[in-house]
Amino acid sequence: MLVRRLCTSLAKFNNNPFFLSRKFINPFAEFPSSPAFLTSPKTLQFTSHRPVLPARCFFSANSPMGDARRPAVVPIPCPETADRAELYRALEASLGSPFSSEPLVPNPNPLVIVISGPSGVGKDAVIKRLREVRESIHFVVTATSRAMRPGEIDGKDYFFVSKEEFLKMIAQDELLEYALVYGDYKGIPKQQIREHMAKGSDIVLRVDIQGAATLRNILGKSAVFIFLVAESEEALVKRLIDRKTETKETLLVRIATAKEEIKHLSNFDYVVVNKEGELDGTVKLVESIIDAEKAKVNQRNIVI
Ligand SMILES: Nc1ncnc2c1ncn2[C@@H]1O[C@H](COP(=O)(O)OP(=O)(O)OP(=O)(O)O)[C@@H](O)[C@H]1O
Repeated sequence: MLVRRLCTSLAKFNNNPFFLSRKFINPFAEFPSSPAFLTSPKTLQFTSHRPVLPARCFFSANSPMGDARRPAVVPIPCPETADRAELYRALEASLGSPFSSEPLVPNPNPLVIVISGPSGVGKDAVIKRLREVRESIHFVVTATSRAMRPGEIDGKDYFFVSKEEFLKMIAQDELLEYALVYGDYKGIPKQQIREHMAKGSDIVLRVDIQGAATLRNILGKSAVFIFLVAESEEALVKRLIDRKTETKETLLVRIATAKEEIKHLSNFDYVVVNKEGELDGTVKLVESIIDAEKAKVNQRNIVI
């Protein structure tokens, strides 16, 4: 009686399309459906009406290919007990082609990241730290006609050039963008960007708000625009005072300008608050933005 019920049960199982996956030959086909086999307590256990067989090798015989290219039937060892390399090879053989080690998606495009914000907000400080923690970034050294501040290094902080030299660069179309800021010229050399993008580096540009607006017109959505702000006007003014680089006149101009600049926020993709004493947190947030941009399905594509 028990044997008859089991035979019926197995017969149903064999014919049930739900169990006959396209991928595998029914493993039960390997077992003789003789009463001796079915009644052997070592080979068969019961779980309600579904027989559970001891772990066995499955045989894969299907392939999405036509019959002519169909791979031979390959035994696939049980994943729980199999040697990893053996299982890997069996899966490869059963699917008929080696698994590729090529990346599944192409490398992300190099980014151009424009960092801007009011004077004294911390653009230089953020970029300096960012360069320390992220190797794949090239900070474009801006050319400027302003005088060098104490501690600044030519070619590292800026390319310090005379007004005449700067005007020559403009005439030769060597600058992506330039502006006259507080009486001094500042501009971005194109060649530097091209060279480092060709090496796969991300490019960071540091510009004032006016420069960011110009760059948005030139680059559109192909670059990432980040607006850096202080947590308050008060914090910004204190930062500028503490920097001790400004005269009374330039302090007044910079602070008055900063009040207006916040109105340009909508021109940017991201806003990052650079809170007093939290430079590292600011840099982490900028890094997160870069990482998120790198993970975008539709990458920004820039041509300089
Ligand atoms: N999170 C912060 N907390 C405290 N001080 C900061 C922070 N970020 C920057 N600073 C300091 O504030 C001052 C202004 O920063 P920084 O020179 O980087 O500003 P900036 O935006 O580059 O200014 P500018 O456009 O005038 O060159 C510097 O002395 C800098 O060390």
